[in-house]
Amino acid sequence: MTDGTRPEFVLASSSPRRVDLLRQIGLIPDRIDAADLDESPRQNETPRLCVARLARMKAETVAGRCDAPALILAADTLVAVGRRILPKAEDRATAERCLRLLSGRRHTVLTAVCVTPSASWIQGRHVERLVETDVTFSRLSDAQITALLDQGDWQGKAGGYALQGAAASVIRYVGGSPSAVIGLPLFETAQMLRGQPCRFII
Ligand SMILES: Cc1cn([C@H]2C[C@H](O)[C@@H](COP(=O)(O)OP(=O)(O)OP(=O)(O)O)O2)c(=O)[nH]c1=O
Repeated sequence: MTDGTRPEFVLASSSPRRVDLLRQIGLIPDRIDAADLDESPRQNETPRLCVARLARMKAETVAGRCDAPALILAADTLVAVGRRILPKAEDRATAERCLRLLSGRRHTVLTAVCVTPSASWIQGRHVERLVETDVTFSRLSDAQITALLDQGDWQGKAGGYALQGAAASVIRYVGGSPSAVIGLPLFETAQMLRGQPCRFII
């Protein structure tokens, strides 16, 4: 326990956005331990099943290596057009393919959150939530696509864009949770933490 009463709060993520988002609601993890898994979708896996599985696997992987009483928080964000899951853009060509597909279209951003206790904190509750947000891009010209790619903030982002970055100038509509698009739905995450038997958040 960190202060004699509360278990450690561990963020199972390598994403600096998730740290910033938690800080926004006054939560600073006691420890960060990224799960670092293969995040490829399974054959015929739907976006909902995939994103929920990945968030759960990240949380459970980190919980499995926690000896102390702890609560582990993990999330996964996917961009989907219908049943098609777009990749996380690690190179410019992938980001460009994503942007051409998203141009002028509505798509869904799915973020799954999983909170799970370590084995030595038996009172803790395992909770999962899935948050879906609709996002619509305006129709992108070749020059706009080049400008977005030159900006570089697509790197490591699901679907090859960052709502919190350059893409904000071409996103006409966000229906749902903007924080979920950036990696962690803050309202739902706070609710999940309030449901624990000890206080992590007001
Ligand atoms: C669509 C979109 C995604 N993203 C980010 C959120 C996630 O960090 C990332 C999707 O990849 P994730 O696999 O969800 O997260 P990650 O690899 O960054 O970190 P970890 O798995 O260690 O927790 O895309 C944005 O920051 N802005 C956006 O507009």
